Amino acid sequence: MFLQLDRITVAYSRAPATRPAVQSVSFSLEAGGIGVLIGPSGCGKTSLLRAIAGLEPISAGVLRIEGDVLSDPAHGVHRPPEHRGIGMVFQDYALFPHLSVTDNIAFGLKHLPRPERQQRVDEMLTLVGLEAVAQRAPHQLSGGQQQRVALARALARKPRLLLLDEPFSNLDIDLRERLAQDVRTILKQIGATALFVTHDQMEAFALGDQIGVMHAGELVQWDDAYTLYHRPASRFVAQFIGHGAFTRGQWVNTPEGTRVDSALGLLNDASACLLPGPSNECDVLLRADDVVHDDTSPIRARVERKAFRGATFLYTLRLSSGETVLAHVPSHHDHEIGEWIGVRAAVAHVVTFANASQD
Ligand SMILES: Nc1ncnc2c1ncn2[C@@H]1O[C@H](COP(=O)(O)OP(=O)(O)OP(=O)(O)O)[C@@H](O)[C@H]1O
Repeated sequence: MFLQLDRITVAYSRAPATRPAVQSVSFSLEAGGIGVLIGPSGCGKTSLLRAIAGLEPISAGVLRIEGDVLSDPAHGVHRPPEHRGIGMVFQDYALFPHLSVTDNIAFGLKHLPRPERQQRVDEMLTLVGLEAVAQRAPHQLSGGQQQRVALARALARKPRLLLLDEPFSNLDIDLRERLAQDVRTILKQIGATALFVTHDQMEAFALGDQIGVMHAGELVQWDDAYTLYHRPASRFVAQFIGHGAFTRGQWVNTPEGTRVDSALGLLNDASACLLPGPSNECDVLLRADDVVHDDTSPIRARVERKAFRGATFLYTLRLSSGETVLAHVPSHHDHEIGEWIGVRAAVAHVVTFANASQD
């Protein structure tokens, strides 16, 4: 593996009562891979990124790039940031305001002979599509263009690894997802290995080959987007990724195999689920796309709330069991609040957790 974190801990305070900002985090990223760390505010994402860059010391664990040990406090190893071959892009772009786009990109290339420097800058301008604004100053650019300059400046030095801390958070929400996809294309084009920090799920899905969910300093799951969404490792991940609702369920054995009985009927394809605890009780994750409006269904639900989302409404529905689920319904099905409508489950992968009362 190209980047390897082995039980990395970052502790700002030596006081034993204080929880470390990052606790024993391990994951790896292959060369050319794009990783994304996501999690709620204060979960330790930035601390971990800064520790990889060498800007924060680690208190335990080993950090390697291409087998090269960069941090290993047990053996007194802490390579300074400037000798790690790591580039960083920050949320505020940190461009030099008095320098043109070209000179910003060329800034870290002073060691190169002039023709080579110019060639590298031209390559970077083409890569990020900014040839037309090469002579402008940063304040004459849009936020998205400024972020591309910051990316070009970091990539111009050909870092072994690129770290990006919330690089799109100053941009409009519409622009963010598009720029995230563009940046992914650029990084893939040159085979760069990169690790992003974000708190935006759509951005993480648009960017990452691998996504790590952090919670209270720990990495609770490191997987591709599909697995995170469909096979969340914990209740926390299930709620953080995709806003799931839970309903009570019960494992039952039927002649066709194991099923989960829920307020929406018997759910199939439970084979890959976590095994139930001592009782057969469980909580079933139901996402808005797992619940389908169907007038012919005998299962009824009352419309509690609805939010217009363009092509669909997001309905909040109360089942006769009293439980609440969400459903995306095509927006031509415009039902009134309080109306009872037919629903059925269309769950591709059943996900269950131990019953909340057993936790
Ligand atoms: N320099 C510091 N000194 C002491 N404590 C710090 C320092 N930087 C961060 N912390 C603490 O470490 C914990 C993790 O912070 P960190 O900034 O890494 O989280 P984050 O997930 O990046 O949050 P956000 O999304 O809000 O930026 C928090 O409890 C924070 O208060």
